Amino acid sequence: MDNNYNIDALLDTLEQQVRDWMQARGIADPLLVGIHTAGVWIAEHLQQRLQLAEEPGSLSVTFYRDDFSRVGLHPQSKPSLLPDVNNRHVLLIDDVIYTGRTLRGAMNELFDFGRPASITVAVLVARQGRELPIEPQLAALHAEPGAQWHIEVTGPQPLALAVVPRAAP
Ligand SMILES: O=P(O)(O)OC[C@H]1O[C@H](OP(=O)(O)OP(=O)(O)O)[C@H](O)[C@@H]1O
Ligand SMILES: O=c1cc[nH]c(=O)[nH]1
Repeated sequence: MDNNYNIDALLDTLEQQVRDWMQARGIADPLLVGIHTAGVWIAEHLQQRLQLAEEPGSLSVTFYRDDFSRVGLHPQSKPSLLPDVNNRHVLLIDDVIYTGRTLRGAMNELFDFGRPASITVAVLVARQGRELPIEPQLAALHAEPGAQWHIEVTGPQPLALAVVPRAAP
């Protein structure tokens, strides 16, 4: 991958995938839900591009992280903010999927708020390296830069994506 990926092109692709998904599924009013932090920025971009009136919800996975007992509470963790999710078709949005553990936590958190009609996962970049049986239905890009690299989305203005050396554990 390039070190500065064209995030606008990725957003264009994801927007089109969401439009196709809405049409194929007959869903006119999906509930967009972004995962803190970068997933929320991407959800906001998609809401504007799709001209959806409803603000996206946001999910914090802090309490469902499976390394919570090891890393503890992040000082900047924010609460989840969601409307009524019951019977809604939820589009769960994140920047990157790698192991799948964040999305597992996000789905746990989401079900604390109610019972959606369906959940569809959309990401900008799907890496390889899944440790759980969770796959995005929509992904603008499938790419694996290698274990020593981290795909980092920064924002919210400007939104940018870069491939940077992975920090030492
Ligand atoms: O599939 P996974 O292995 O769980 O990795 C994907 C997650 O990693 C990053 O989040 P991170 O926890 O780094 O927090 P951030 O969103 O605040 O950067 C990214 O934003 C995804 O949410
Ligand atoms: O490359 C990666 C892997 C996990 N999470 C990220 O944000 N980037």
